[in-house]
Order: sequence, then C-alpha cells, then structure tokens
Amino acid sequence: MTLLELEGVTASYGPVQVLDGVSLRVPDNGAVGILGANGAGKTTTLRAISGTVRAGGRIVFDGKDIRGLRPDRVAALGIAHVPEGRGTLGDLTVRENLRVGAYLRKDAKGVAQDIDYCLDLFPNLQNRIRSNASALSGGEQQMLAVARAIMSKPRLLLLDEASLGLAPSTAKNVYDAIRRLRIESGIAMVVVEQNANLAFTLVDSATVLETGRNVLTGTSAELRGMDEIRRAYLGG
Ligand SMILES: Nc1ncnc2c1ncn2[C@@H]1O[C@H](COP(=O)(O)OP(=O)(O)OP(=O)(O)O)[C@@H](O)[C@H]1O
Repeated sequence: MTLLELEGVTASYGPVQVLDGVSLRVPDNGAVGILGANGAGKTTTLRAISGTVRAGGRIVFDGKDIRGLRPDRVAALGIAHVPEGRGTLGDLTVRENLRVGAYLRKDAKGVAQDIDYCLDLFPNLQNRIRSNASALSGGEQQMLAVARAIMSKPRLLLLDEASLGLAPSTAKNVYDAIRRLRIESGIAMVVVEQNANLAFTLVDSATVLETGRNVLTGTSAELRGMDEIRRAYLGG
C-alpha cells in the first residue's frame, strides 16, 4: 500500500519556481531518499509535504489529499518533519523537548514509555536529560530533534540532512539509531541527505532531483550501481 504520493508537485519562493513537477511514492513502512545537488529542491519538497511551503500538484497521504493543509493539521495526521538545522527548543531541557513533541497526545503512559524508548535509542540523551537543548553538542541536538519527532508517534518521518555538520562517527551513530527505529517501529521515512553513502544504509529506493525535477528514480541497489550516481554522490 502507498502511504504518501506526490505527483507533479510545484512550489515557488516569490517569483522563483523551485519545484517543477516532483513525483515521489512512499510505501507503508518504506523509506525513500531524495538526493541532489545544493539548491535542487530537496528541502522544499519536504516543506511541500509538511505544509510549510505552498505547493501545487497532488500530495496524497493515507488516501487523503493534504496539499494546502496547515502544518499543524499535517502534523496531526501523523507526519513529523525534522528540519535541517534541527529546530530543538534551546531554552527547554531534553525531557521538556521530548514532552513538547508529544503535545497532541493524551496517553500519558504511552508518552512515558516512548520517552524511555527514545532514551534507549539515543543513550547520549539519557545522560543529558536535564540539560538545556542549547547546551548539547551538534550530534546530541540532532538526536533530540529525531527523538522529539518520534514522540508525536508519526506514521511518516521527514528527515532533512540529519548528518549535516556532524563528525562521520556521530553521523553513523545517528543513522544506526534511525535504522533501528525503522525496523522496530515501521515508521515510513522520506530522507533528504547529501551523504548518499549514509542515505543508502537506510532507504530502499531514492530519487535524484535536479532543478526541481526528478531525473532518476530507482531502488538503492540500482542507483548504487550507476556510474553517474557513484561519481556525483558516492565519491567514486
Ligand atoms: N525561504 C526561501 N526563500 C527564497 N528562496 C529559497 C528559500 N529557500 C530555498 N530557496 C531557494 O530555493 C532553491 C531550492 O532550495 P532547497 O533548499 O529546496 O534546495 P536543496 O536541494 O534542499 O538544497 P540544499 O542542500 O542547499 O538545502 C534554492 O535555489 C534556494 O536558494
């Protein structure tokens, strides 16, 4: 079953069109990557899905047309967006950030269990549970941003450049945890990532965007085997 489908999605910032007919299909429990050079429209595609940019075309989530819905309505349907730059609340503690992620939930017991799950998934956060988010390292902030998104109990996670600015070993830790989350929770994912090597450890398939259009789409195995992908994205 398809959980999310984009067809002919367009978006502009003022007069400048940056998405020019993007398509994407995410199966239930699937993980799909979006690759592409700087400025190709990867972040804007995630914004179109989460309702933080006005979009044209079709965006269907769980059988419902969500294009044009406000971001809070999209979130309430079960789509959690972890933006580039992380967006944790610096003046709140780690625990408070996790609670903010769960603000729509009424199941106190489930929230407490999910906090424990996040701390098991990201043990670094366990040690910093009373620290303000602003005092965390870049890697810990990224972990907190993902954990906060998990706390909303999403069906779909939108992940924007989760490895950006992190040391390679930290980026690998973050992706290892997200892969475990995927296996254990079945949450579907759309993964924007400059580091295609890392992305391919998580996603089943990917699409490559160039100036706001899909230029290549395939399974991870197919894409990894292509010379142009190896040259442009895999350092070989
Ligand atoms: N808020 C904004 N206002 C105006 N132009 C923007 C805005 N955000 C992005 N753009 C422009 O839209 C185009 C697509 O940007 P987008 O961030 O979607 O690309 P990207 O593929 O995610 O690249 P990057 O890896 O640099 O984030 C770029 O030319 C960018 O400069």
